[in-house]
Amino acid sequence: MKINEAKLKITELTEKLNQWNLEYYEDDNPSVDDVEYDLALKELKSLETQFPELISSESPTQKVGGFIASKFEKYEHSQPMLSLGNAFNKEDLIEFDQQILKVTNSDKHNYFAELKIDGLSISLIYKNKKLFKAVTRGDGLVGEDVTANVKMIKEIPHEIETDEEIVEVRGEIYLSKDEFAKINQKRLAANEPIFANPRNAAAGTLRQLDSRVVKERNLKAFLYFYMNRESDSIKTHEESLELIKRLGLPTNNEGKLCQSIEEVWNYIEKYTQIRNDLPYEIDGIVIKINNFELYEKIGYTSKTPKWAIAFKFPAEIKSTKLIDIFPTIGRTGRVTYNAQLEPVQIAGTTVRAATLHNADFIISRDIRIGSMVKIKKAGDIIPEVISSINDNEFEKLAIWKPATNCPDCESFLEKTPGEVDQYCINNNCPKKIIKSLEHFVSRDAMNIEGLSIKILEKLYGEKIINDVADIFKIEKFEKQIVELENFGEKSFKNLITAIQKSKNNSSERLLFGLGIRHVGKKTAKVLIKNYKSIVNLMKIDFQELSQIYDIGVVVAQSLVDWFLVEENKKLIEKIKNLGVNLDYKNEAESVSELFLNQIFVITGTLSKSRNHFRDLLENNGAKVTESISKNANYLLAGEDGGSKLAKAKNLGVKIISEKDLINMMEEK
Ligand SMILES: NC(=O)c1ccc[n+]([C@@H]2O[C@H](COP(=O)([O-])OP(=O)(O)OC[C@H]3O[C@@H](n4cnc5c(N)ncnc54)[C@H](O)[C@@H]3O)[C@@H](O)[C@H]2O)c1
Ligand SMILES: [Zn+2]
Repeated sequence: MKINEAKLKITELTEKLNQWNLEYYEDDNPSVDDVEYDLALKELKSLETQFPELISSESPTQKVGGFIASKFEKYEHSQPMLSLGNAFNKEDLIEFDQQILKVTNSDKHNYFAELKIDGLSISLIYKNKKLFKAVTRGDGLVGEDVTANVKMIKEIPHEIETDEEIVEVRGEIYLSKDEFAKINQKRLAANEPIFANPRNAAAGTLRQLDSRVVKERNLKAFLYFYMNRESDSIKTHEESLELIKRLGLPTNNEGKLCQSIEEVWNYIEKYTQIRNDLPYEIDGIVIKINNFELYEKIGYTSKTPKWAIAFKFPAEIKSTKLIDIFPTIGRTGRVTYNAQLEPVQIAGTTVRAATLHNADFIISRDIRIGSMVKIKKAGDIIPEVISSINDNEFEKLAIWKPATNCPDCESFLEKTPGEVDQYCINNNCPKKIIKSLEHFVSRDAMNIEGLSIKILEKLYGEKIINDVADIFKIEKFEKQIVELENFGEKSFKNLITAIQKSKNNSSERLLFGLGIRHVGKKTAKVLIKNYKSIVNLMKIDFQELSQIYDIGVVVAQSLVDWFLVEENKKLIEKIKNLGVNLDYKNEAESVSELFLNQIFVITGTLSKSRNHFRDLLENNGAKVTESISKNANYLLAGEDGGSKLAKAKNLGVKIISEKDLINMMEEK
C-alpha cells in the first residue's frame, strides 16, 4: 500500500472508530458489535505499524476511548485508568508471553488469569476508612464523580477497616444476567430502546442522575486492583486480591494463578465452555503478570499496561430452524427482512428473531424458510442469520422470493438499480410516517421526551399529528390528548415544556430529524456548521456542497433532491412559522466569523490531525472542501503537499502554512 492510500484509510478508520466510541461510551448505545469494532481497530493498528509516521497522538489506538459527561463533576485520577490490549487467539497470547520474556530476561514470570467482567470500570477511594469518591474511567485521566450513585450499590461498603489514610481500589461494576434481562424487558414494555449488552446497561444506569434508579437496578461489583500496594508491602496480584477481600470488598473467586501460557490457555478453554452458566456476562479473560515488581520493568503504552492482556471470546454461532421471513418498513421506507426462529440459547440469552438485512442477502445465500440456519451473535447486538445449512431436507424447500408489496400500505416496493434495498415509496405509508415521527423526537434529533411510539401512533390515528410540524401545535389539543392517553395534566405540561425547549435546538438536530436519506447525525452537524442555517442549505449549489469534507456527491445529491420537492419546502416553512430555530448555535464551541464564507482546502502533514484543523476552521466560519478548485480561497499546506499544492499554484489559490494560519487568527 502506498502512503497516500494508507493515509486515507487511516482517516476513514479513525473517524469510524471515533463515532463508535461516542455511541458506546457517551450514549451507552453502540450501533455495531464488538467484533466489528475490534476488527477495525486491528486494521488501524496494523496500518500504523506499517507507517509509523502516520500515527497521531489523537488516534483511537493511542487513547483510552471514554468520555466525561458534563452532568457529573470531574475527578482527576491519581494514576491513569487504562484500557487493555487484546488477544484473539492462542498465537496472540504466545506473542504476548514472548514480549514479556524479552523484557524480563527470565522465564520465571507467572500469570494470574481472571474473568473479564462485562461491566464498566470504577475507582473507589476511601479516606479515613470512609467511602470518599467513586469515579468512572472517563478518558483515562479524568473521570466522572458518581459517588452518590455508587453509594446505592449494596455490595460496596461505605466504610472499610484499614490503617491507611487513603485507600484506592479499582474494579468493575456490573449487572447480573437476570437483572440485565429484567431491565430490557421493562424497557421493551415501555417502548424504550433496549441496552445492547450488560456493560452498556450498567454504564447507562450508573451514569445517570437519579440515584433511585440505581438502587432499583441492583448493580453489583467486583474489585480487582489495589492501588496502595507499596505501603502495604504486597508483592503479587494474588495477594492483593486477598487483601481486597479482607477489606470487605467483593472480589471474584474464579481467578487462577497459572505457571505458563499453556496453563492460561487451559483456563481460557474451560471458561469458554462454562461462561454461559455464570450468573453474569463475561466477554473474555484477563491475563496479568502476577509479580508487581515486574510491572514497571515491563511498562505501559499511553493506552494500556504491557504486563496484562485481555483475551476476547469470539462471536458465538449456533444453528436453529428458520420458521418464517417477514419484512418490516423503516422510516425511510426501506425494507428490512427479519427471521423468526425456533428459540435457541446463544451467549446466555434466548434468541427468537434475527436480522436478514435485505433481499439480496437472503437470495445470495439461498436461505430458505423451513431450513436449518446458522445464527451469529456478538456482543449481544441483534443476532444475524449467516447461512442456511444444506442438509437432506434443504432441497425440498421452496426457493425464497422477496416481497413485492409494502406489508403496511400494500403499495408496490421499488428498488433502485445498483442498490440492494427495496423501498416503499408511498409518502402516505402510515408505518413510514410514524417511524419518521419517532425519529424526529428521538434523543439525537429534536430530543423531545414524552412522545413514545405508542403515543405517536395514537396521535397520528386521531389526526392530531400528521407530519413532524404538527408536533409543535399539540398544545391546542390538550383536552383531547389528556383524555386519550390518561396522560394527566402534569405529563402533558412536561411534554409541552419539552416541545417548547426543543424549538431552541441548534438546527443540526432538526436537519437530522427530518430524516433525509444519507444525512446522519454527523453529516447534519457538518452541514449546519458549514452553512450556519437550514435556510442557507436550501439555496446551495450541488458542486460546492459535494466538495465539503465528509459530504461527497451522494449526500449532496440527496439533499439537493430533498429541497427541490415542493412539499418539503412547505414543511420547512411551516416549522419555521411555528417558531422553531433553523440556525446553528453551539455555545459549547467558541465560534467566530473570522473566515465566514471562505473556502479552505487542507493538504500535507500538519502538526495536528486534519480533523483538528478542520474543526478549527469550521468553528471560525470557514468551509473546508476536499479538493481544490478555483472557488477555494486558501490552501493550508503542511509537509508533502503533493498534487494539491501544484494545482493551487496553477489556479492562483493562496497557499498558507500552519504558522500563517495561526498568525491570521491572532491578528484578528
Ligand atoms: N461496539 C462498539 O461500538 C464499541 C465501541 C467502543 C468500544 N467497544 C468495545 O470495548 C473495547 C474497548 O473497551 P475498553 O477500552 O474498555 O477495553 P476492554 O473492555 O477491552 O478492556 C479494559 C477493561 O476491561 C475491564 N475489566 C473487566 N474485568 C477485568 C479484570 N478482571 N481485570 C482488569 N480489567 C477488567 C476494565 O473495566 C477495563 O477498563 C473494544 O475492544 C470493543 O470490544 C465497542
Ligand atoms: Zn408502505
